[in-house]
Amino acid sequence: MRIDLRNLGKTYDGDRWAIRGLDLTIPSGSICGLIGPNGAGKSTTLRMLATVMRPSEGEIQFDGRPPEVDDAELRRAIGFLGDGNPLYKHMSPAEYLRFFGECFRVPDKELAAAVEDMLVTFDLVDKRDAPAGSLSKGMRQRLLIARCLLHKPRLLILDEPADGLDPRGRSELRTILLRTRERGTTVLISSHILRELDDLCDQLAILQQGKLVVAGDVADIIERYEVRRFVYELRILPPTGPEGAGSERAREVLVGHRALIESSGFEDGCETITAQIPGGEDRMADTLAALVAAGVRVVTCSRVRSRLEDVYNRLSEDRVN
Ligand SMILES: Nc1ncnc2c1ncn2[C@@H]1O[C@H](COP(=O)(O)OP(=O)(O)OP(=O)(O)O)[C@@H](O)[C@H]1O
Repeated sequence: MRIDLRNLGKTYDGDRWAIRGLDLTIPSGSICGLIGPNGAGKSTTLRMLATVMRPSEGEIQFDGRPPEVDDAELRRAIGFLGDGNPLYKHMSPAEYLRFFGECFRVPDKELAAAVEDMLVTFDLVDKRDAPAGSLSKGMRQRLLIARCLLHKPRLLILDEPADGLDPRGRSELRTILLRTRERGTTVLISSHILRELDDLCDQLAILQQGKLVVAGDVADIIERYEVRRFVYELRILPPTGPEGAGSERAREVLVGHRALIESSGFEDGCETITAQIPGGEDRMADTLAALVAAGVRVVTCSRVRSRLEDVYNRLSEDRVN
């Protein structure tokens, strides 16, 4: 499902805007990450996308058409995990999933298999008949996400889904979301933990204080900001004798060339140094020549690509500056 947001805005009190002037297109079948600090307007945007809250201004189009009033057909095509989803404490996972399957009109003959599939996928088979109130926080979260996927939505909206999940649960969620995209479902996911979205999203929208800061294809965004950031990792062999140049000498040469050393370590018999080189590739070529001339035994010198986190930090710095 393709989503178009045009000049979308929401004010809760008619005075302050939780989000305003949001223009965004999310291509069908992509995973779009919504990133922003607390209060940026992520949950508000997702609630409007899930059609559980009306925009104060602007419009949302789903596959090119705005929702109708109480659009049950559209809602059945959406799976939504909002913030604050109560479970029914006395209902077991199997009962809970069956109940929501019926609400979403999953055909009777498919429902039992769909429930079973979700219990297996979200590792809840052992707890299938236990009251939800007795589940751990992570299990409850898995059950809530399972509920959103049970009816095979065409649009999946997850507000901070990794909350409460342990590292294994987070990694499994990632795999499930990638599989969901393969089925052609559009996925929207919010988080303020950037590492969770790195390597998962193909689209990104960064919100700050109710405004869109940057949006688009993740690779393009990283590429755009990468141009201004040159970080290299050097692998250096130990010196051949006591007079030889080792990592200490390498550091001196790097600092002499105004490099900013970010980290260093030891790997596979080599010292590693990661450094930011001001001025880009020309400067790195000169610095490398100087290292070799100083007798430093450089084995490899490779550029370290930015991660989403670097881009986000860079954007925040720009705004503060
Ligand atoms: N139900 C509400 N009533 C009044 N104001 C609200 C309501 N929900 C959110 N807001 C306000 O709207 C703004 C955006 O909040 P929102 O929850 O959308 O941000 P968020 O990016 O999801 O934040 P978080 O990461 O903390 O969940 C905030 O100033 C918040 O106080």
